Amino acid sequence: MTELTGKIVLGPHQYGKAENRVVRIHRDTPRHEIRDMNVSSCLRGDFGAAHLEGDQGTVLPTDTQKQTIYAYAKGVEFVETYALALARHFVDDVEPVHSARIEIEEYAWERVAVDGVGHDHTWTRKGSEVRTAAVTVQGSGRARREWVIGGLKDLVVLKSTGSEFAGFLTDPYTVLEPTRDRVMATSLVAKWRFTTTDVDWDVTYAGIKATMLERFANLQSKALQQTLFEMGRAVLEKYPFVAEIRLSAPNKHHFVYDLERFGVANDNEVFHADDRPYGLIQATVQREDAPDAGIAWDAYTGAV
Ligand SMILES: O=c1[nH]c(=O)c2[nH]c(=O)[nH]c2[nH]1
Repeated sequence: MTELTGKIVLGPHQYGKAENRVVRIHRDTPRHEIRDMNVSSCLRGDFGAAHLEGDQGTVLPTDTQKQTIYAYAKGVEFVETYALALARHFVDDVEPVHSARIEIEEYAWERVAVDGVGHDHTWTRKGSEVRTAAVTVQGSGRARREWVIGGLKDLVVLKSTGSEFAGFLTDPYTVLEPTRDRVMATSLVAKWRFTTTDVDWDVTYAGIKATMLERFANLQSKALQQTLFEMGRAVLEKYPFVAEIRLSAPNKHHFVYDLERFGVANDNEVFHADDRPYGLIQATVQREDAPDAGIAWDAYTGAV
């Protein structure tokens, strides 16, 4: 056995206040607007002494970060601009901070319809998906870098035909039968990296989501792998200011249930929806000339 005798040192570290539940109601007119968010702040910089010596001299308390998150909530318009404002504040105004990452999940609400009209100040939680934003700001002056990653998760989609899986590699353990017509379902996670901070955020979010859903629906899919690439490609084709998109999709298997045992025909009509195990397919679709991602993907909570 090799005995390691090298000096023990502090490796990468970061800290912040995770999962601040912030609800911002815009109530300047009788028709209110709501932004329901889960906000995490993460600071990176000169914090070694806190770990090595217990010296808090450079440590901005996570409680202060929480207070700042709420103080800045008055200015919320879009999650991306809120995250940019917070990250810029921590880097610009808090000396030991070299870079800051803000991660936000946003839960969508839909107006309650009363006599066919959306109510002014009552909503129900909408859909399953969560909008995500992750902003990283680093350095100052000419060395300043800013990255914005938009995204969504838990977008549950299913198509009842238009999906195949055949021609795959087989070995002595293969029992799966090829199919030209199956159910395809997933709970999509997508994250896209912007090349600019000058974006029409809400319109772009809705457009990217719609583009991915259109491809999922209309592509005659040979596999989830192909579907992911085609969804990503469609987004990059439509949005020249998106450098890359990362997609992760659990294959929510729907197995045709054997009804022959009961003398009942089953032509892709009755399925067993299996929740685990699931195939997990992941792909990045990127431009060859994409600008360097730097630390854009260095995550904090792992939720965004
Ligand atoms: O779209 C699919 N991709 C796979 O890699 C795979 N593997 C599997 O068993 N079923 C599927 N479906």
